[in-house]
Amino acid sequence: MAALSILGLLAVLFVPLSLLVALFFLARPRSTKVPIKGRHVFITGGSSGIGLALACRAAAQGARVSILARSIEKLEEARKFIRLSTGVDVAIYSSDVRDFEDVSRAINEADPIDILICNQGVFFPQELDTQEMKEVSFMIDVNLVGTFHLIKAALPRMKSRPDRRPASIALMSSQAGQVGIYGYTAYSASKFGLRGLGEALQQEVIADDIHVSLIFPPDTETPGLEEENKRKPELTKIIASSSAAVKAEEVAEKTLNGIKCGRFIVACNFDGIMLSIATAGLSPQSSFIMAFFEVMLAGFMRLLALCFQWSWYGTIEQWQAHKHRIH
Ligand SMILES: NC(=O)C1=CN([C@@H]2O[C@H](COP(=O)(O)OP(=O)(O)OC[C@H]3O[C@@H](n4cnc5c(N)ncnc54)[C@H](OP(=O)(O)O)[C@@H]3O)[C@@H](O)[C@H]2O)C=CC1
Ligand SMILES: CCCCCCCCCCCCCCCC(=O)[C@@H](N)CO
Repeated sequence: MAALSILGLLAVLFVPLSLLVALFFLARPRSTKVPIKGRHVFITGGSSGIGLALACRAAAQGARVSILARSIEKLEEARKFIRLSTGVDVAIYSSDVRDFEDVSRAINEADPIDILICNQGVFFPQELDTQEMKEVSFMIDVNLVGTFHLIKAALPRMKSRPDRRPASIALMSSQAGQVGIYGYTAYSASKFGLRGLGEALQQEVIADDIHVSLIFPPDTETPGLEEENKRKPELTKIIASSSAAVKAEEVAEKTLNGIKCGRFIVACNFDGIMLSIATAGLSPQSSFIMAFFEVMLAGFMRLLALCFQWSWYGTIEQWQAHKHRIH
């Protein structure tokens, strides 16, 4: 009897266990460790919010840190803040990521980069129908084209870095870069763009032992979010609140941990993990455990995703009906 039930248990476990073993050999790129201590971490948008939290955390973990942003005043304030909270001095570079020459000058002035974190970003939520093209282009230029400029400027010296240990390029996307959200047409497009860039780039730089990470935070408490909330359409607020807001320090922690494990997709809260499984698509996956969950939960996550869309479309319908009534 006991032997039979053990046999039954083995039969039930056979499929998941053999899947785990298969994924252990299948998962690519191979899992790796990207050390931070003593290495040069270059963070754009490092003078505020998530970038500033990242700079503090990397400095506290013994990295050599540089931060880049436009405003020299904000950069100097950030440098003081980081010195006070960690005792570490960071290098600051004032430049605009939209200007390739300007960014190249800053990056070539700095030491060779081991870990490049493209975190700069701007966000102006509004319905496309009424949004000026000027704002649309601004978001695409800073968030997407700016990231191309950074990578183009940094890559040659990253590839020939004297430090032959694994290196990293991390791109700060957003959950709005995994699913399109009302009010975020331009912003979502810029953040989805980073994913295409990242997936293709990872194949190109794997031979140089450079590991790409895409970070997908939900709403995060930062000066940027505070400004954004002043003009956010009500529907954007409601739909975005489907994922719980987090603090900049939590995003910084998840980001650095993700980079250190060479993880391609980095989620920042529980909803984020679900969203990442639901949108895994053809992205690379170095963790066979995560690959296992992606395979096992794919169907269920699609169902859950459809439930979310059902609820969002319900909210939009109600909102429009309400608007018609008061007009
Ligand atoms: N806060 C949130 O809710 C979420 C944010 N994100 C993403 O995280 C990243 C950081 O956001 P957050 O910390 O909130 O933003 P903040 O507005 O607080 O900080 C933005 C940083 O980017 C810099 N920056 C902006 N434009 C440029 C530019 N053209 N060239 C160089 N630097 C620039 C800013 O400095 P300066 O103005 O001086 O140039 C500042 O240091 C962004 O990419 C954002 O899209 C993702 C999900 C949620
Ligand atoms: C199948 C499982 C689904 C799980 C839940 C999905 C929830 C999606 C919510 C998306 C929120 C987007 C926030 C964007 C924040 C941002 O980038 C702006 N604040 C600008 O900075």
